[in-house]
Amino acid sequence: MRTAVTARGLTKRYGDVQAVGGIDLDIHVGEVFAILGPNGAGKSTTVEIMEGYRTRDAGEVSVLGADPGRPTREWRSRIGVVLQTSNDVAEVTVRETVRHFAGYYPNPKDPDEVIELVGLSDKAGKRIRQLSGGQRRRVDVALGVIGGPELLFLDEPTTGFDPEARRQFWDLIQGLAQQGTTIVLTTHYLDEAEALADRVAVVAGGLIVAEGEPKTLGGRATAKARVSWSDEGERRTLETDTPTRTVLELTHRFDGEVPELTVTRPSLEDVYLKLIEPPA
Ligand SMILES: Nc1ncnc2c1ncn2[C@@H]1O[C@H](COP(=O)(O)OP(=O)(O)OP(=O)(O)O)[C@@H](O)[C@H]1O
Repeated sequence: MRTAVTARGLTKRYGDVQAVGGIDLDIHVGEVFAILGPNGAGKSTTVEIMEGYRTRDAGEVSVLGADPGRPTREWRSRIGVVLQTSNDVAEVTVRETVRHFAGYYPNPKDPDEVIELVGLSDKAGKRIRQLSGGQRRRVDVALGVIGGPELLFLDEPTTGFDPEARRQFWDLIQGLAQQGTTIVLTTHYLDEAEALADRVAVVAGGLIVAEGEPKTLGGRATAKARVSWSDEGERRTLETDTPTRTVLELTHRFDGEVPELTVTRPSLEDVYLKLIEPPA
C-alpha cells in the first residue's frame, strides 16, 4: 500500500508546552484519515507540520514523497489546505475569488465546476461579505480543491454548518475520495469521523492514544452490549456478551413485548471519551 504521509517520532514544543510528543503515523494514498482529540491535543500542530506551515523540533516526516520542512512550489501545488480560519477577501465575488486562486496552480480544475461542486452556483456572483458563515466555509473548501490536489487537508471543515449543509459537505468529501484524493481531516464531530473516515487516530496530550477503523476503535466491536428495559416503571440495565439470549429471556419473562427495550453497543463517542480521559 502506498503512503501519502509518513511520520516517525514527530515532536514539537512551544516553550514549556510539549504540543506534540512523538507521533508516528502512516496515511495511505486514497484513504480518508481523521484526527480526533480534545482542544489543545496537538492536532493542528501535527497537521500544520505536514502541510509545511510549521517547523518540527524532531522526527521524520514525508508528505507525497518530500520533506514538508522544505516545501517547493511544485510540491505545494499537489496539496490542498482548508484552514480553521476563514479567508477574508470580502469585497470580491465567489467566482472572482475561485478564478483568482485557480491562477496559482499549474493544472487547476474548472472554477465554475468547483463552485458547483461546493454547492455555491447560485451565489457565484455574490460578494463573499454577503455570504453566511457556512457559505464562506464552502468558499474555503472550493479554494482548497481548485488546484486539483492529490492530498487535501481539512481542519474542522464543517464548524458552523447546519445539518443539511454538513450532509452535503460529506457527499462532497466522499466524491473527492472516490476520485482518488487522499484526505486528512481534523474534526470534533464524531459522527463526521464515523461517516467519512476509513481510519481515525485519537490524539491526546500530544500523543496518539488509539488508531483504527471507526467501527472497531478501542475494542468497540467486541465490547459488551447494554440491554435496557423498563420494569414496573423502573429502568433496568444489563451489560452482556450475549444480548440476543438476554432479550429472549426477557421476552419470556414479559410474555411478549419487553417495555421500552433498547440494545446498544458503545458509540464512537463513548469510546472516544474513555480514550481521552486523563490517567487517574
Ligand atoms: N504558536 C503557538 N505558541 C505557543 N503555544 C502554542 C502555539 N500553537 C499551539 N500551542 C499550544 O500547543 C498545544 C497544542 O495546540 P494545537 O493547536 O496543536 O491543538 P489542537 O489539538 O489543534 O486544538 P484545537 O482542537 O483547539 O484546535 C496547546 O497547548 C496550545 O496552547
